[in-house]
This record gives sequence, C-alpha cells and structure tokens, in this order.
Amino acid sequence: MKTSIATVSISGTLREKLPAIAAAGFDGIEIFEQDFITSDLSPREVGQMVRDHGLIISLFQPFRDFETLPEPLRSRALARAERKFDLMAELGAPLMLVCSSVHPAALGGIDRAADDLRALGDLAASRGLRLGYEALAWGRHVSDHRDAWEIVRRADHPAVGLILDSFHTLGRGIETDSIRSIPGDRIFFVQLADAPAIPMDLLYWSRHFRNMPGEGDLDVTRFLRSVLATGYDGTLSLEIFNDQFRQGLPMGVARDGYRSLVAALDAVRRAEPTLAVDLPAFPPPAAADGVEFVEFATAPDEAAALAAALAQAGFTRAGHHVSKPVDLWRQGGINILVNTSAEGFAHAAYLSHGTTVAEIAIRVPDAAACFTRARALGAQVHEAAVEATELTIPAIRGVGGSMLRLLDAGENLGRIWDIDFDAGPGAFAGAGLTRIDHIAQTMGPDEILSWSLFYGTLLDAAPAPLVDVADPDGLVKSRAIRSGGLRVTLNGTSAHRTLAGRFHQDSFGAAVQHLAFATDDIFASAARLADLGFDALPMGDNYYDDLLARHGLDPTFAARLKAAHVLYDRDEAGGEFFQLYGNARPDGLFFEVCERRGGYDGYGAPNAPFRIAAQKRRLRPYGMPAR
Ligand SMILES: O=C(O)c1ccc(O)c(O)c1
Ligand SMILES: [Mg+2]
Repeated sequence: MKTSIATVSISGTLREKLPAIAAAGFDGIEIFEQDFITSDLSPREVGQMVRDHGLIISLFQPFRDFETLPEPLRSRALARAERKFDLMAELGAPLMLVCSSVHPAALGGIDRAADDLRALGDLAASRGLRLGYEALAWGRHVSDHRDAWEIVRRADHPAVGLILDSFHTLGRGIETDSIRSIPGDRIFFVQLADAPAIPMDLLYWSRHFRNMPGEGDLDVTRFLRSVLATGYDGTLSLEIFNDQFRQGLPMGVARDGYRSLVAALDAVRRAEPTLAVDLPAFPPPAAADGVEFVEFATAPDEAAALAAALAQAGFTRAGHHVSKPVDLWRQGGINILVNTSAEGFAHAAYLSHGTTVAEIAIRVPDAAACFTRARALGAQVHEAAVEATELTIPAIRGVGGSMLRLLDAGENLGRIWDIDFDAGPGAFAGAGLTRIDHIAQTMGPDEILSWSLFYGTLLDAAPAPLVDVADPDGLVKSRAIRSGGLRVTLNGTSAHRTLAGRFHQDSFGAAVQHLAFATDDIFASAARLADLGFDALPMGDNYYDDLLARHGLDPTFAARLKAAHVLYDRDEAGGEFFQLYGNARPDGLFFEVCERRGGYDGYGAPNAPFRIAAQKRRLRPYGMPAR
C-alpha cells in the first residue's frame, strides 16, 4: 500500500514541498495542476525533480467540467483532455483525476456520463494512462460516490475507475457501507481528509477547513474500513485544503499528515482485525492514568517566588534530588519538581522560555509500549542526559520542545522517588489538593490541531471539539483532550493581547500556562488556601448575579461561592464544577483549584471569559497595559 499527499496540502513551491513530503515518509504525491503551472520548470524537469526526491507522481489533478457537455463543448473538453494527457506523459503521472462537473451547460444523465468517460478512457488507454472519476460533494449532477460508481460501472472500460474522497462522502453524510460492495480493483485512488463539524456551504468547507484524519470530526476510520474491505490495495493519499496548512511550515504539516495516515490505518486494523492492513505492528493506544509529576525549570533567583507560590497553594517541600539542584514539592498525589540546574535540558528550557514547565511525566499502563507507539507515529525521542545512579525513563518531545516522560506502575515508578529523591514516605495533606486535574498548554493558533493529533494518536484519547473562548482582547481557540485520568487543554490564538497570546509571546513559544489541581472539597480547600495566603482571584458581583439567574441558585449558596472566590458551572445532567483561580504571575502562569461533582466532564468554559477579564484587571488595574 502506497502513501501519498496532494501538493495542495503543503505550503510553498514545489521545491519546498517535495523535500518535506519525502522526509515525512510519503511514497508519492498528487500533483495539483496549479503547482505545476506556477513552476517555471518544464514538465520533464518537474517529473525528474519529484523522482530525485525518491517520490512518484501517483495522480495528476484536477481535470474539471468534462462529462455530459453538449457539442461543441464536448469536443473541446476532449481536446483539452488530450493536452493534459500529453502533459501527464511528460510528468510521468499515470492517473488523472476527473472530478464531477459543475459546468452550467452540463446535461447530466448517467449513461451520457458513462459514454463520455468511456471515450476519455480510450484516449487515456492509447497512451498507457488511466483516469479516475470522483464525485465532488457539490457536483452539478453527480455529488455522491454511489452515482459516480454507477457511471464508472457503466463506462465499463479498463482505463476508467472510481476515485473516492472521504470528504465528499462523509461531508454529505453519505453512509460508507455502500463502498464495501464496489470491487476493489475498480477503485483507482483513495483520498482521505477530515474536517471539523461546522455547518456551512460544502464547497467553502472543503476548500478551507479540511484537516488531517483524526484532527476533525468526520468518521474517517469508518470510511477507510469500508475502502479496505473491498480489497483495495492502491494508494492512500491525503488531500487537505486548509487555510492554516497553506501558510504553515511544510515540514510540520507533512509530518502531521504522515502521522495521521499511520494512525488511521492503525485504527482500522484494531476496529476490524480481519482487514489486511499493510502497516508494521506496534502497540495499541492506551488510556493514561494521570500525571506523576510536573517539573518547572527556573533559576536560583526566581525559585523563591515559585516556592512561595507553591507553599501558598498548600505544597510542602518534601525532598531533594540526590545529585541535582531539584526540589520535590508534594501535596496529596501531586508531585511538583523545581529544577534550578545551571546545565542540562531544564536549564536550556529556562534560558529559552523563562520559568517554565520543562517536563511532564504521565503514568501509562505500559511505558515501553507507549514509547514504541510514539516512535511508530513519528514522535521525536528526547535524549536527556541521565546520570549513572538515576533511572532511565523514556521521554519524547512534547509541546514547545518540553519533555513528555512515560512512566508505568512497574519498577521505575516505584523507585523514582526513592532512588532519585531523598523523599520520605510522609503524606502532605496541605490544602486538600489531591491530584492534577488538568494541564493547560498555550501555543500558537496553528499548533492546536498538531498537538491534538499528537495526544489523540499516542493515547487512547478523545479530543473534544474546538471551542472559542472570549478574552476581552480577542478570541482564543481551545480544545480539551482526555485520556483516562489525564486531561490536557490546548489553547491558541493570533490575538496577541489576550492572556494566552501574551503568554505565548512572553514565554517565547508554547508552554504550560496553568495547572489545575483537584480537590474533593472546594470550600474546605478555599478556606485552607486563604489561611496559607493563596492569592485567590476575586470575581465581581455581576458574575455572581448572573450565576444566580442562570442556574437558579439559592442566594445563600451564591453568597458562599462569592465569599470563597469560587466559580461555578453545571452541566445538562446536573454535574457540577467548582473553580478557584489564583492570580496570574507577571509572566502569565497561574494555578487553578477545582472540584468535579456528579460526573461533570468539562472545564468551566462558560466561566472562562469572566475569569480571564478578572485576571486581566489584576494584571493591569488602571486599564493600562502591564508592560
Ligand atoms: O475543490 C475542488 O474543486 C476539488 C478538486 C479536486 C478534488 O479531488 C477535490 O476533492 C476537490
Ligand atoms: Mg478529492
């Protein structure tokens, strides 16, 4: 099974696209005619350049508005096709994509279309070429792969086959089981794309919002299962029209594409083990158990402020690293490390970001299996310096170049605190914070899809739909990902004056902006935190008045929330969420404390705009920018 990607999916010119596509691992490309025309190389030179990169041209596209035209348009369309067949021969492209016509003069008619494709098939065959017919979701007469297949079936020509594109099928809500009865050898090419579930005009949606399989809301796995059930063993190609990818970095987009394709095939073989999937074996995605530790990188002269913030949040300095200047702070099941090394990875992270979360260690059922899966999906291995006495814990590169460590319940987890740290067995109740509820990572707006693909393919995880959070200075896009006991939120914006945008700039790249700690008793924790001097974020009367109205709260309960600076949300099923925010540090980093009741599964999104506005008031109390 060959892999391919349409050149339209990647930014730049062919000279920039091709090396990125080759380096990401693809076998071939769909050459978009526009990419060829914009090049000043001859067709032969372009073909040679593709092959010089170790790639093949698997498809030439698109050939538009061909079928069911009246004369003289029909003859003209055939003549146009002949010119393109000449071009394909020079390029070394064996297959042409003919997409269903949108021509206003097209007459329609299944037999008329079949006759036209047969005639085109004769022309192609005489040159040793083939063509595939694709139903565009917005085609004038043909907009459904079932009709396209009927046309191809009636054309009954060895050089004429069907091209399937997951977007056109799934985007129109067409069931995919109908694909299973198509003979696999009549399908000449398969294109894969996902898209977010945003109701809008099909053409506009397709040309601007497609994304990699697994990044959107379409059931691409189901589509691909049906395709492979036909026995199809031809090329699987990504055809992603996306505004963001068009301006993204070629290498990053190509790598994500390859990851999405591998993950899609892996999902298919797990969902339907009887299918023949041409992919090396690697371990399945597993649900994470939670966060074992988070490590801050800082400098000695900044460590005191961080230590004070941790103490005010109820943490106790419970141990020290045996060989490095790293403190262990503990509370409940939460471990926070503060690293002030003047060398090594943490120091490099501090130098590039300032005080920052340099490392996150997650607990998974089998760390070695997870690591193997990560590598199969193209994750970058993090080679950190490990000293002789310390344990080697597999690590991969995470958000903003931070380190994501993989730990399991085996030996390493049991021994990390005994071997690497002089931490005793003491329990530290602190303010009653029990574990890390979620980690909020702030990044560039174009990184959200990429990191949601990262987490969503590495782990057994369900990325939630993207939501917009209103900051007074712009919108922030946010997506939550949950895998078992691990919750991560990804936030990104191009609005530089938002809390998230400012943090992203100030930390010179993506980083953890806030940590949310869970409690089983928000009011007890709030009281204890107040005693400890935790600088809780007060919310205004307008907020609590609205809460009263919105949820029909008992006024004494609302007064209790307000007195404790607690924010509140409730879901449809009556699940409740309580949040308490700390003020943001000058660098934008902050802590949150939260309690979930009755199966509440969200993150208090309705509260976010008010919380952000309150944090900003604190940062710039006189309405002036903080800096
Ligand atoms: O948007 C289009 O016109 C277009 C062209 C070719 C394709 O394969 C496709 O899926 C869409
Ligand atoms: Mg297509």
